[in-house]
Amino acid sequence: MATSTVSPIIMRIMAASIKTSVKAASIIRDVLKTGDLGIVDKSNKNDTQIDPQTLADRSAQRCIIASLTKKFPSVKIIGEEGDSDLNVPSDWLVEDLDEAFLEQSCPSEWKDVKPEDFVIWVDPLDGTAEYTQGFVEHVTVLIGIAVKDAAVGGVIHQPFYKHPSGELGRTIWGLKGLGTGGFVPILPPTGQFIITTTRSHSNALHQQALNSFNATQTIKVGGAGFKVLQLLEGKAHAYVFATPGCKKWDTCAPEAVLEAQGGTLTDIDGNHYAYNASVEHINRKGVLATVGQDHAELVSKIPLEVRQAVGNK
Ligand SMILES: Nc1ncnc2c1ncn2[C@@H]1O[C@H](COP(=O)(O)O)[C@@H](OP(=O)(O)O)[C@H]1O
Ligand SMILES: [Mg+2]
Ligand SMILES: [Mg+2]
Ligand SMILES: [Mg+2]
Repeated sequence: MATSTVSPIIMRIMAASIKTSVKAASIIRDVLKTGDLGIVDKSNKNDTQIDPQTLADRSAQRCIIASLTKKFPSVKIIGEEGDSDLNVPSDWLVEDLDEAFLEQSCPSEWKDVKPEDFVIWVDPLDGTAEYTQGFVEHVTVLIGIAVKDAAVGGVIHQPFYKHPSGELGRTIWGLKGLGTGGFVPILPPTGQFIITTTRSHSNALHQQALNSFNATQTIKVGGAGFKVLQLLEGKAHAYVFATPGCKKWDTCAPEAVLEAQGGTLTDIDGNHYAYNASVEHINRKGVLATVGQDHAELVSKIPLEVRQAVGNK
């Protein structure tokens, strides 16, 4: 179709990411079906918990990076699982662009972005611990698009989301200046304050930060993508993660989608992370994400000594 060749590159990267996330999700489901997850522990000696990587993480990353590299050879792509073998089976190479996405007009601020100003942050499988433990609904595929320092676009795909028809998989996208798609946004209920947070990476300092909010309910789920979806669908008011550990590929797509929908995702001091290619991968000062709230007021609820201690070990 003519639109594919004339659309600005950011629209084509989004349209390719939407299609590629669907293929990555089918690879993730197929690996689970075999029952042989091929788990490797990526943790360092000083880590207190294992940091699992499975065949599904590795294969989904190969599919995503091989497909996007072929289409956008001069765009920098950084994936959680490091250097990948891009010599992939031909059916893992996704050539299609999402034509429905391309029919929308590109926000003027992104029309002339040069290929070298993009970084694509890929988390091929967010919520790996939950994937290995059978909490598969927490799993997402995250493809985040940064322009210079800012997270501006993203795709969050849920491989195990079950439609009423029984079909599996749902793709949610967001682009700042354009909006979001693939889900129905709902604001969280008034008169309550519900926090969504980690179920596998807590510690004493993080717990102290959680306590400072006096939440009416705290939901513990896996993955940065799934927690942000809970904000977008009105199930929580804030995502609190007051510890280092999650990385730029965890937050780039969720931040872009959430902010395209009017929410905010920052570190626990209220500062946005930078997503250019030279930044350190770790989000040292944790994550605070909110929707429909006074974000700065929520930052100020976390005691200063807790905020100063996070990431300063
Ligand atoms: N201490 C830590 N060490 C390694 N990864 C961490 C971590 N804390 C958080 N993460 C990563 O951040 C993401 C969200 O974590 P959580 O579910 O605990 O909120 C997960 O991404 P992956 O599953 O893609 O590795 C998880 O591995
Ligand atoms: Mg991981
Ligand atoms: Mg992740
Ligand atoms: Mg991951």
